[in-house]
Amino acid sequence: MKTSIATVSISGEFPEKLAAIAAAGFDGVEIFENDFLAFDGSPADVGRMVRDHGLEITLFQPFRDFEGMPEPLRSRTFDRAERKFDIMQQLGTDLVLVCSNVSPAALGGIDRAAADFHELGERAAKRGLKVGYEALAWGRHINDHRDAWEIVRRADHANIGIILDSFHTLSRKIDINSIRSIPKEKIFIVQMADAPLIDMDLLYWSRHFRNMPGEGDLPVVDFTAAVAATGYDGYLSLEIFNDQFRGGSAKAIAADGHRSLIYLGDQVRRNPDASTLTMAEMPERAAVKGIGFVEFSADEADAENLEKILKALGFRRTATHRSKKVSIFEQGGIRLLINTEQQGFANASFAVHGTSAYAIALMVDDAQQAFSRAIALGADPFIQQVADGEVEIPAIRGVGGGLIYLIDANSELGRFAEIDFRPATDDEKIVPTHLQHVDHVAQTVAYDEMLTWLLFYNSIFEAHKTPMVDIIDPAGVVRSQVVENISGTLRITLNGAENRRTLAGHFIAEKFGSGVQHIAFHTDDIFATAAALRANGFQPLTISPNYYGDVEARFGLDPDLTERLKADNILYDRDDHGEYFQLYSSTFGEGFFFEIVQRSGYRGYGAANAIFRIAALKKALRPEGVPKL
Ligand SMILES: O=C(O)c1ccc(O)c(O)c1
Ligand SMILES: [Mg+2]
Repeated sequence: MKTSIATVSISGEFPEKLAAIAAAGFDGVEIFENDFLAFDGSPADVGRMVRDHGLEITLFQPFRDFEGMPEPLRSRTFDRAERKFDIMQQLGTDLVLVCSNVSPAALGGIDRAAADFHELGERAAKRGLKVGYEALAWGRHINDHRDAWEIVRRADHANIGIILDSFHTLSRKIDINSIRSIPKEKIFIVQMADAPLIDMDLLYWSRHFRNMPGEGDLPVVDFTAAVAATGYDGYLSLEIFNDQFRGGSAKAIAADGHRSLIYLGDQVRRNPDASTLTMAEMPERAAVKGIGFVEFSADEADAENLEKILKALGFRRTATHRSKKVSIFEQGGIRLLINTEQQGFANASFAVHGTSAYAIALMVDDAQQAFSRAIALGADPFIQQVADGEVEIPAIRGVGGGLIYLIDANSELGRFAEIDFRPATDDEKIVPTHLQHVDHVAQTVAYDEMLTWLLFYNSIFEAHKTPMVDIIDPAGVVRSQVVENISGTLRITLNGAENRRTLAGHFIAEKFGSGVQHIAFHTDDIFATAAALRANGFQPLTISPNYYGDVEARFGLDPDLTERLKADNILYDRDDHGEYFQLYSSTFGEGFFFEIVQRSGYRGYGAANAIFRIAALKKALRPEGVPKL
């Protein structure tokens, strides 16, 4: 398998696109005619630029409205084809993509189209070129790859083949098993695109909403497995028309694209039915067993405030680092670290983002394997000097440039706290609050980064994404999507902010980028937790009293329960699987907060309550950034 991407898929001027495509690690590039026309270099210049980047031109496209034309249009299309052939020879590519005719002038008929292709094949052969035919989902007569294949078969010419495009096949729900019987040498190239399921006109959907394989909802793995079952082992070439990508960062979109293909190939490679795909092996997606720790970077003053909040939340200092200014706070199975080092990455992160949860550690079965998978998928490794005898924890860069540490129980990584730290205790009365584990970590990102991070997590870790939900903030909409595993030991909520007046938008604007905005802890008894919090002097976020009348009516709650919820500022939700109770802290700094949940079978994240707690959090957000305790 080799990787390619069409220039139309990413933003920028032609040279910028090429540089990003090459940097992301692609083997080839499809030259989209408009990108070439808008560029002022000659075709030979373009070919040279591509090859100077170490790339191959996989094809030139599209050539439109060719087959089935009546005279005199027919002669004109052949003349047009000869002109394209001239350009291809100067570019240095031997394949052109002909997409099915959409012209009202086109005549139908499989044999007529086959005859046209036979003649085009003769002309292409004279120049050593090849022609691939692709069925557009909205083609006038041909809109199904099975019909395109029948035309190619009847054209019966070595220089004429079919081009498959996952979007056109999957958007029309065409049986993908029909691909398996196509001889592999007649598949000239395979274009890949995914898309979110949206009920809309096919052409509009295709031209504006395609996304990278794995970012959408189409069965692209099954499609690719059917292709691989033919023995095809050539290029998988991304062709992504997406409004957001056109305006995004060329470098980031190209990197996502490359990751998506490697992830796709790896999934297909593991399918015994499709074992022909050759690519580098990598470990399987890592199963996450839980959140090992969350680490904050802070300066001394903020650290003092944060420690007060943690203690009010029932956490105790249990250890301090042997060589660094780092403390561990613990409760139940939860570990929180506060790092006030004046040098190193934590300090650099503090300098940019202020006090923040800049690192999370994920517990996996084998940290080195998870790390090597992440690297194979293009993640950036993070390496920091450690003192002699201290544990070097493998890490990669995550959201907002923060860190994801990988730890396991089978190596010394699982004992980093005993090896690198000394036991410590504070002489204070702290009432335990029954918090047991991290339920979820919420990361706020710019809306146009959502797909990047969904793909990042899902490709490296054993996880799936939930459908996107809209969170209504008084100042706008925030889109929320969750990366989680089946057992619930990995739950990361990604909130995409579009404007800076929302709580999420304010957070990333003021923190200079994406990051962890809240951490939710789980308790088995929210009322016992609320009572213990009260004893510790913790002040929960005050929820509007109007909320409680509504929630009582909506769920038919016992008025006694409603009273208890109200007294403790607890929010309530329920789904078919169980109940959910939520209690919030006030905000810290530019909108960071803690959440406490009791999840009894419930599978969601309290989206229906978000509007109420966001309103309350915004009220509590104080400009001077002093925590309210
Ligand atoms: O939207 C289009 O016109 C178009 C053109 C060429 C393709 O390969 C394709 O999949 C779509
Ligand atoms: Mg296509």
